Amino acid sequence: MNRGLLIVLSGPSGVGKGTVCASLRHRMPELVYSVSATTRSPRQGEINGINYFFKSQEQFQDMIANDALLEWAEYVGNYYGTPRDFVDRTLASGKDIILEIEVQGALKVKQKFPEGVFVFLMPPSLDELKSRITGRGTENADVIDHRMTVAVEEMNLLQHYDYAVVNDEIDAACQRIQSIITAEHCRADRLMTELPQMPAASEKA
Ligand SMILES: Nc1ncnc2c1ncn2[C@@H]1O[C@H](COP(=O)(O)OP(=O)(O)OP(=O)(O)O)[C@@H](O)[C@H]1O
Ligand SMILES: Nc1nc2c(ncn2[C@@H]2O[C@H](COP(=O)(O)O)[C@@H](O)[C@H]2O)c(=O)[nH]1
Repeated sequence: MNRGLLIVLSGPSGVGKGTVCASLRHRMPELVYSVSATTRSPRQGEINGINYFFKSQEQFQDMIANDALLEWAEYVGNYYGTPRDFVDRTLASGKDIILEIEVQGALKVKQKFPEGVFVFLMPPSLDELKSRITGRGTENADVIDHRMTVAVEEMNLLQHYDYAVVNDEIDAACQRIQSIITAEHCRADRLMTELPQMPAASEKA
């Protein structure tokens, strides 16, 4: 059985990763979502185990010490990390998994899974980004300013990604990411069928 694809969706806070990911999962119900661990407090309506695994500082440090995280990062005063086992088991079962994570973490995943598909979601403009994160109404002004500063630094790391997708319209952005996933599957399938037909080194001469 082929392993599943590991898809990493990154981009600045407020660009719409969560919104696009939710819509993508409706379109592609077979796509598995990696629920992250975080020390951030839950926002109104967020459910433990669905949106995040909400952890104390001590619990999070234990996860790090036990090597239970594929990657982790400190982001604007809180810790975030991807539980390793779930990703490994999902990929081994042949299913695709999507990680919705910030840039430092994405680059760590890339070191471990260079064959992953790395997608950077871009805002149409910085003004629009600020208006989205402000309009969401979940962060205070100081945190928004901090996230905007980090956003500019994150966008400078775009060159490490395989694809950049502008989130102008939710449906259009989803369609682009779906096309990327389909194309990556075709590429992986082609590699699998071509590899056994390659002559062994001893047969070449
Ligand atoms: N294409 C879009 N056009 C207009 N508004 C959008 C679009 N995509 C998302 N939004 C809105 O922008 C806000 C931020 O979206 P969302 O929470 O999905 O961002 P995020 O990248 O997941 O943020 P964070 O990284 O902070 O979790 C939400 O209010 C959402 O409804
Ligand atoms: N490196 C990781 N980043 C993660 C993970 N889960 C979420 N995130 C990113 O953190 C910021 C802030 O999220 P918020 O929910 O507080 O707005 C955002 O960019 C998320 O994508 C993770 O496991 N690792």
